[in-house]
Amino acid sequence: MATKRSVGTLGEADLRGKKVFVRADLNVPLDDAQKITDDTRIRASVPTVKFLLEKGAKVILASHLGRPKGVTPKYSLKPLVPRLSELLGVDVVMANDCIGEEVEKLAAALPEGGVLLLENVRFYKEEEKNDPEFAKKLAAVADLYVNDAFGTAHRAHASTEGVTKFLKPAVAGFLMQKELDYLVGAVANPKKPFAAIVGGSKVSTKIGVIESLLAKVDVLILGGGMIFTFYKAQGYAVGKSLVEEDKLELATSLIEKAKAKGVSLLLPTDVVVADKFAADAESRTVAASAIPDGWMGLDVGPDAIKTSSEALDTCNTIIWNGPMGVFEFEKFAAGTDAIAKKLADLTTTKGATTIIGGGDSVAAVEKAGLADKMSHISTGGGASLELLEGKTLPGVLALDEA
Ligand SMILES: Nc1ncnc2c1ncn2[C@@H]1O[C@H](COP(=O)(O)OP(=O)(O)OP(=O)(O)O)[C@@H](O)[C@H]1O
Ligand SMILES: O=C(O)[C@H](O)COP(=O)(O)O
Repeated sequence: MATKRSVGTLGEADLRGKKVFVRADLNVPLDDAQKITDDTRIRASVPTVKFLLEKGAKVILASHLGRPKGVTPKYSLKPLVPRLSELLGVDVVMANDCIGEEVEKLAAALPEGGVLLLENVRFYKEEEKNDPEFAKKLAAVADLYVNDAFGTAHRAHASTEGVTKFLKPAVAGFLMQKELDYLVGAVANPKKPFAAIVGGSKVSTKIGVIESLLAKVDVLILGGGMIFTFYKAQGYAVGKSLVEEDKLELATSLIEKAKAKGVSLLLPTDVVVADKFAADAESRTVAASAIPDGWMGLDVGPDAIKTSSEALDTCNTIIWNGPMGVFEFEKFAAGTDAIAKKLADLTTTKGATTIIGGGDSVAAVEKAGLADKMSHISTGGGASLELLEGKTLPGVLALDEA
C-alpha cells in the first residue's frame, strides 16, 4: 500500500517575500443562505497557511468548490472569506477570478504575511481538463507551489497536477503530509494487531479497499449494506436487503482469501431488520441466518457489536471506512455509534492508532461528537479510498521528491 516515495515538504527555506501558490481543498458544504455548515476543511488548511505567513511569505490561496459548469455564483468562494480571515488572523483579500490581470495586480500588491484568495478554479473548464495553458497562467503569479489539497489529490487537474510543471519547488503542505503519514505510513507499518472495519452501502465500491487491506490486517470486520451480498453468497435468505447479485462469487472469493491469509473475518451474526427503508420503520433484531421475508437489514445487531468490540480490544491500529448501518436514521445508528465510541475509547485509554478514512464514517464520528478523540480523521472521501486501495494519487505524484 503506497503512494510512491516521500514527498518534499515545507522546510526551513527562506520564504520571506516569496509568493506561494497554495492549493487547498476548501470544498465545504454551504446552505441555501451561503452559510458554511461544516468548516472542517477550512480549519484543516490553516496550519500550512499560518506557517507561511509567519515566515513572511505572500500566500495565494486556490481551491475548487462544488462541481460548477462555468461561472456559477452559488459556487463562489466569497462566503469563505470571513471565516478564513478569522482563523488566520489577517484580512484575506478576495479576487474575482483565479487568473488574469486583476489577479496579477492583487498578487503584486500583497504585503508579506498577506493572503489573496482566488475565485473557484473550476469556473474554468480548463481546470478539470488539466489544460497546460491554464496551469501556466495559474503558476504565473507565484514563486513556488504548495499542495495541501489532500481531498482533491486523486484528481489530475490543472491546479493539483498541471501547475507543478511550471512552478518549482512543488511541495506538500502539512495537511497533505499528515494524511499521507496516516493513510499510507501507519497502514504500511501498523502497530499490530491491525484491524480494518469496512462498511458502507455496496461491496462493489469497496472491493479494492477490502482486497488491499486483506494483505495487511489481522482482523477484518464487515458491516453496512454490503454484508447481505456475503450472506446470500453463503446461502442465507436476505429478504429485501441490499444485494449485488453480480458480486456473489466475489464475496465468496473474499471469504476464501481471508481464510488463506489467516485474517479473522468477522461478518455480523445478527442484524436489525426493518419493514421499510424509513426513519420510522418497524424494526427487530434477528439472527443473520433468519432474516424474514419482506424485511431488510439496516444495521448490525447487539451480538455483532459485542463480538467486534472484543476483537477490537486486542488491536493497536484500527482503520475504519464506511458506516455499519443506515446511521442517518436514529433507529439504525447503534452499530455505527458503537464503533465510533469503541475507537474513541481505545485511542484515549490504550493509545491505539485510529484512522477514519473519510466520507460517511467521518460524518458519523462527527455526529457522535467524537472527532477529536481519534488519531486521524481524513479530510478526503474519494482520495482516502483510493489511497487505501493502494492507488497512487496524481496530486501527490506530481510533487517533488523529498
Ligand atoms: N444495511 C444497509 N442498507 C442500505 N444502506 C446502508 C446500509 N448500511 C449502510 N448503508 C448506507 O451506506 C451509506 C454509505 O455508503 P458509502 O459506501 O458511501 O460509505 P462511505 O465509504 O463512508 O462513503 P464515501 O464513499 O463517501 O467515503 C450511508 O448513507 C448508509 O446509510
Ligand atoms: O469533496 C471531495 O471529495 C473533493 O473536494 C473532490 O471533489 P470532487 O469529487 O468534486 O472532485
